[in-house]
Amino acid sequence: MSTSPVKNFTPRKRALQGTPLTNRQLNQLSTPKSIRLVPNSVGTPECFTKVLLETPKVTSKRSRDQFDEECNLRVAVRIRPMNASELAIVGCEDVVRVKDKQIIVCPPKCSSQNVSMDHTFSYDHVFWSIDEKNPLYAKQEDVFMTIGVPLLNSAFKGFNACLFAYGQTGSGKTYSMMGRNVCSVNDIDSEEFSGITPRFCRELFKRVSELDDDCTVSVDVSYFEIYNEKIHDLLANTTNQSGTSKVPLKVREHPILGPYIVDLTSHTVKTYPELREFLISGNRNRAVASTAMNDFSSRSHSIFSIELGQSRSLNDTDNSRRSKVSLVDLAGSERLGSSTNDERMKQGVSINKSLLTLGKCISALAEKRKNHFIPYRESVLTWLLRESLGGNSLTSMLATISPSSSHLDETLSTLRYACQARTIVNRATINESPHDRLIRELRSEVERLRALRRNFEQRSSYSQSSSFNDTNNSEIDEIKTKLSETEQQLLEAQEIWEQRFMESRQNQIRELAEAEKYKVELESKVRILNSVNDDLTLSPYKTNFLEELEGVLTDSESSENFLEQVKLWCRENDLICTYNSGTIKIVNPTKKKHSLLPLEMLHVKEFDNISDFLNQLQWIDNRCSKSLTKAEVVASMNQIYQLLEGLQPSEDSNLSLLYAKVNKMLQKFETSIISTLTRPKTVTFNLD
Ligand SMILES: Nc1ncnc2c1ncn2[C@@H]1O[C@H](COP(=O)(O)OP(=O)(O)OP(=O)(O)O)[C@@H](O)[C@H]1O
Repeated sequence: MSTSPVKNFTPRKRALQGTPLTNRQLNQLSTPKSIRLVPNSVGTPECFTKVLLETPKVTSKRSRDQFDEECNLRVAVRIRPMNASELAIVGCEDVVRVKDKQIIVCPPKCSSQNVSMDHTFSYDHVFWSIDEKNPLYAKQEDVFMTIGVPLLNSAFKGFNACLFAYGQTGSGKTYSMMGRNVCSVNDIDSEEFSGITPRFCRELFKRVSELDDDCTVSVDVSYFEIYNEKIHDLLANTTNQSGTSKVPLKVREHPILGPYIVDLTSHTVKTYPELREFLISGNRNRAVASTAMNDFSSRSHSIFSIELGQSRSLNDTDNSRRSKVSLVDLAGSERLGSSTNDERMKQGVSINKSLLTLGKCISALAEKRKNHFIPYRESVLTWLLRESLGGNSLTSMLATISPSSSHLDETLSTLRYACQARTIVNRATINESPHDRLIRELRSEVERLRALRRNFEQRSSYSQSSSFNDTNNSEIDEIKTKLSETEQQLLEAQEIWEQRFMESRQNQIRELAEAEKYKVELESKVRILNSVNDDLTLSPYKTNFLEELEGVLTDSESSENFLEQVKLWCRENDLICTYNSGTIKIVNPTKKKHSLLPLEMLHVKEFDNISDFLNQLQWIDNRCSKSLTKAEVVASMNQIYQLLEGLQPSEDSNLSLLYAKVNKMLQKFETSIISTLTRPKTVTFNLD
């Protein structure tokens, strides 16, 4: 927003004797040094006591080299329109003024507060979104262009980036980050309502489509929430009874990569519509409970992460980059006093705990004392946001406020928080492989030495022998030697790089061939499975689920006769019989027992008939058993198959990573087939 909407505000009568604010007055009012209390005041509310923190000094951005940036957290504030319930409060008024990048909070006319001073705060950007008919109104698009696009630019350069929305409950965080009605495809893509996150993702894919053909890009997304200090994967396919994924995940610390969430699903997406599906399904899963101020309040902190990988062809090592973008919608702060039940009270405490720790971290970072302890680990939120706060990330904060006098305390507290955050300095580094960096550095050293040599040679040709003495000659010799050494190092580094590139290419080709084989195998197995009518029994302890499945499906011909008799006997006795790898297994589901019969050890003739023989069987207790229908197995297998379907051979240089992920997903999928089935039907997994 280039100009200020200040002229549209109601003039303040009490503080300025009925005259509208002029520029001079506004300037004079900024950063007050003292607070004038109304006589006979009974204590000053906390939110008014630390106004001196307003507009702290911000160090300017420094670039140590082209690949390293030191910069402050960029902070923007957005003011939403008054809502119906605020307008319905008698005496409620708009107390927020905007002047360029400044926000002035004025005490209300009929104030019960004990302060009569304006409070001025400066930020990197201020978005005035109170009256959409006013030309100065900041639209969703304006907010995205101002704070979303720079983060996208950083991500494409290879920097980690983070944007988090902070503010009182109902102040417009979700509206700004995701948009209105976050579960509707129409709204999420609408020009008017779409928030920063969907716009960011649309623009990301637009830019990807405009990249050169030799640039390979990968986009992986994950989405999780922190609810009552527990992490839930919003995109996991494991569901509880209410249909939402509620399995809490753990955070671990990687020695190099820092904190990470164990088993958080990550999804590779190739198009925006694919990504949008994940976004919407994650939004649906987000815990929502209404607060006193907001009927659709998000009670959790949500973090949507995008990992962008870019790499180019063989000879271009300067452009292999990986960046992580975190778009964070924090839960709103809610005063505990207004909570109406225990569960909500508990939520409030843990939300406030995370926000409190976030505040502590911001304060500690703002102090910038060397070796000063930053309590990142006191909450899950700050632990996970560690890199975004004072670490390797270009970070922005969007503070959202209500203009209403009824939320004056919360608004001042948010603004103060945001001001403090502005002083945090992050040091962001382009994420590239050490080898890429070495080659880049050697190249620039070679360039430098060549320029130096050229310079010397030019000087020597002008000045001839008289002034260009022996010292100069020895200097140029030294440069030449250094140059040839560096050129040699560069050559070697490039050779190693090329060799690795070829190796990884070959690995990819091999993996592709394996994936193809796997795909064909799966195809045939699904076909077999579809044509088999018998019951199946599988052991979850077998490492290769598919091999075992095949074993079960292809009963040995030689033992057919005997096997048929056993099966018949089992059917008559309500037992389940399966044959696998030379062993017949008979399960008694009612008594939860089973018996194993190695085929080669059978001496049926010693008994009069097979029933006598079978009645002598040793029965062992099943520790536990879970079953599923054949249809369920087929559906599951089809899902695995579909996963692999997307893996057609391509020139994608990130393919090995992709395969690793798909394999992991397959393993998890196999495990989940075994562990999450509850309805006992015809296929039994015996957990003995
Ligand atoms: N800039 C805006 N313009 C129009 N309406 C807005 C704006 N910001 C917020 N709103 C409306 O205000 C209400 C509350 O907004 P939102 O849900 O985004 O708040 P929140 O800060 O995310 O709350 P919580 O922390 O409780 O989840 C919604 O009905 C939303 O549509």
